[in-house]
Amino acid sequence: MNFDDDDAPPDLIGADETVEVPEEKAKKVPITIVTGYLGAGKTTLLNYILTAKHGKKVAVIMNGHSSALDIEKSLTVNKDGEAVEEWLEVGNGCICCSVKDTGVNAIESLMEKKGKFDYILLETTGLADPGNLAPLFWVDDGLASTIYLDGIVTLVDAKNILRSLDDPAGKVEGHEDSDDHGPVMTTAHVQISHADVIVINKSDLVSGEGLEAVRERITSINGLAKIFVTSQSVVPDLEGFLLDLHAYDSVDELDRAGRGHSHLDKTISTLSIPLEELTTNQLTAVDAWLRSVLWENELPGNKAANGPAFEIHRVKGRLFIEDGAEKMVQGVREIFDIFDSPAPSSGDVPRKGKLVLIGRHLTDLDFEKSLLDAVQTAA
Ligand SMILES: Nc1nc2c(ncn2[C@@H]2O[C@H](COP(=O)(O)OP(=O)(O)OP(=O)(O)O)[C@@H](O)[C@H]2O)c(=O)[nH]1
Repeated sequence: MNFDDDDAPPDLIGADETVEVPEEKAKKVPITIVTGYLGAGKTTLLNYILTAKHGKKVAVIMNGHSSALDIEKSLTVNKDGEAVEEWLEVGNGCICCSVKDTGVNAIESLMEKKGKFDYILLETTGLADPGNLAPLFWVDDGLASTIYLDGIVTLVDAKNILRSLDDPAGKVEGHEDSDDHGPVMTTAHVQISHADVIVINKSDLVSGEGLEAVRERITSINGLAKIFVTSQSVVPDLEGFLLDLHAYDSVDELDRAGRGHSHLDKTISTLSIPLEELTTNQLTAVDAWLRSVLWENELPGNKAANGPAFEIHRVKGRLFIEDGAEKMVQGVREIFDIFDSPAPSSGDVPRKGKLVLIGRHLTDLDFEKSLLDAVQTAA
């Protein structure tokens, strides 16, 4: 193709040229998804963030999943400790559903008008499954051009959470394949299993013992999440607790998950598999194993026909490679990525890797043997 000088598109550059991206534009805005059952304290938490004097410009999108007739979403920006309400126009009224086409654009155009936000918090309704929403913000580079998923924060009500986890009426829709075997999976389960931070709120309404039982059950479901116990949703600090989580580009919390898994919750558990240093062939084998498990829903080497259909909600890992590289594994539902660790461990740390899975029916099948066999075969 030939272009006359005058016709050449202005953005065409030669291979040896570079384009300076203005820093302001290059900096992406983190988005945190806030979930939790009805009445757990989400609004209390968001109001606390909006009115706290933390010097950050935070935009809060309330109730991202409400009536389809509602074509504007309430968006509130904090300004010098005061909450100022704006309206966010999205195409079909539900930011969770329209995020692919208009949701992100709506946020971006508002930022153009109002100046860039430091953080965006997206509140889902009590019944939302955050696993459906997270991949939209995390993976697609086109979508995530100015926004990136910082993490998922789930609020639970200390007094009612155990009842919610055991209540068949709370069964979450859309997981029929795994429903035939074992206890039901409730919305409370999926909100906990996908969380990077769990705030156990309303601690004033339970005894110390009751609180411990809640903490144990939650940790057995999700052994990776940071847990905070609060009253009136007041967390000790915002950064690192609710904002600036970097849940999808760091794996520091891996050390929290001990080996194996707990049986305390019969529906969902966290499984931690240790891995020795890998050859590059073995790294390819881990990648192939994850593709099989996450994309095909097949556990390599598992001969059991008609066994329970497992579900993986979250994957995280740190892999040490013999050539000196250190890789990070991040996944949510069927989407995963293995990439160079942005902050490799220091030389004194033993090069022991780990893969952690959070999901359903993990205790019914031998995931550890399956993975270690795949790695062994590739040695
Ligand atoms: N006792 C007690 N009450 C609380 C606490 N936190 C919030 N509440 C109260 O619980 C009720 C529900 O809190 P919200 O913040 O509206 O809960 P939510 O999760 O936004 O609920 P929905 O908007 O219905 O989804 C309100 O009346 C709050 O004042 C707490 O730590 N202890």
